[in-house]
Amino acid sequence: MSLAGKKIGFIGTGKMGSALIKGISGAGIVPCSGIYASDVFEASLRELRDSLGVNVTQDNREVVNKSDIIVLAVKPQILKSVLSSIKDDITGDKLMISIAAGVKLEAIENELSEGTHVVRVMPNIAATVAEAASAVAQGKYASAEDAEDVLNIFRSVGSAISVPENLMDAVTGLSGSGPAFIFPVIEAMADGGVYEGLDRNSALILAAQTVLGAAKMMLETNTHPGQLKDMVTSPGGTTIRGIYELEESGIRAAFMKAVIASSNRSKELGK
Ligand SMILES: NC(=O)C1=CN([C@@H]2O[C@H](COP(=O)(O)OP(=O)(O)OC[C@H]3O[C@@H](n4cnc5c(N)ncnc54)[C@H](O)[C@@H]3O)[C@@H](O)[C@H]2O)C=CC1
Ligand SMILES: O=C(O)[C@@H]1CCC=N1
Repeated sequence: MSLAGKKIGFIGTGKMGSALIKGISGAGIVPCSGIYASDVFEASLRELRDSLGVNVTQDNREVVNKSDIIVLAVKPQILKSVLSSIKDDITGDKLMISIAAGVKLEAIENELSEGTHVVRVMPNIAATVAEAASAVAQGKYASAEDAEDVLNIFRSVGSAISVPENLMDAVTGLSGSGPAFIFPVIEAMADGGVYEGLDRNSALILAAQTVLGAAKMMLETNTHPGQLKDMVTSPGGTTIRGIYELEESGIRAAFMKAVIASSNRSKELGK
């Protein structure tokens, strides 16, 4: 694989940077000794160094200098200032990967020297457990090998597809933000179980495993979700009563509106 021997750096080790480092080191596509990470916040660096043995520093430029592939995992609002501070260290064929919501490839390329290889990715927090859903869009100077490397990195922590950049806001609203739409579903289903007498821990385990099982069935059987729903729904049975309540509460419109609102916020961040 073309990633062999390559060093991967992370600028920003907050929630997403740390999730990716944990996922990637767990997948073993690069050894922890080949992972470099920087942040202004020392505690997250210390945690990564002590738990995984990755190389850590508070100097972003050191990460750029030591790495072949650099993942930018800082907030969209500060990406520009971080880019201008590392610009001169991005030499040769170093590959920059941005996971910042909304920020366009062109905006990143314009901050860096002409010809810099940039790829934009929208992963999600489930990278921590190697179940992320990621989408990848290639910048104008990035090569086919770069795109392949990026897909391999993100496939090591879940599934990854290529999309044209104009669909990145849609991806951000759906799978980037999506885990946060599902956690309240799990919590609320467990609340229903608690209401009916289950203890909290059992209710949460049953709810989470139910979501996991439904998602796995969908992916592994490649069957339309409506058909899978019908398999659970006996005529005059228990499930259809629950479905009726969800439909009456407007569940479908609620989820569609959540994805659309998050996508719109991603578009705003890109302006
Ligand atoms: N949290 C999520 O589920 C997802 C986040 N993203 C994107 O990932 C990026 C990071 O988001 P989070 O991890 O959620 O945010 P976060 O706030 O948890 O992490 C950002 C990290 O950047 C560090 N930082 C701030 N200024 C810095 C600087 N000058 N140099 C180096 N590090 C600096 C902060 O100390 C913090 O640890 C954002 O651009 C976001 O849009 C993308 C997909 C999912
Ligand atoms: O909420 C956010 O802005 C980030 C981007 C996708 C998920 N979290």
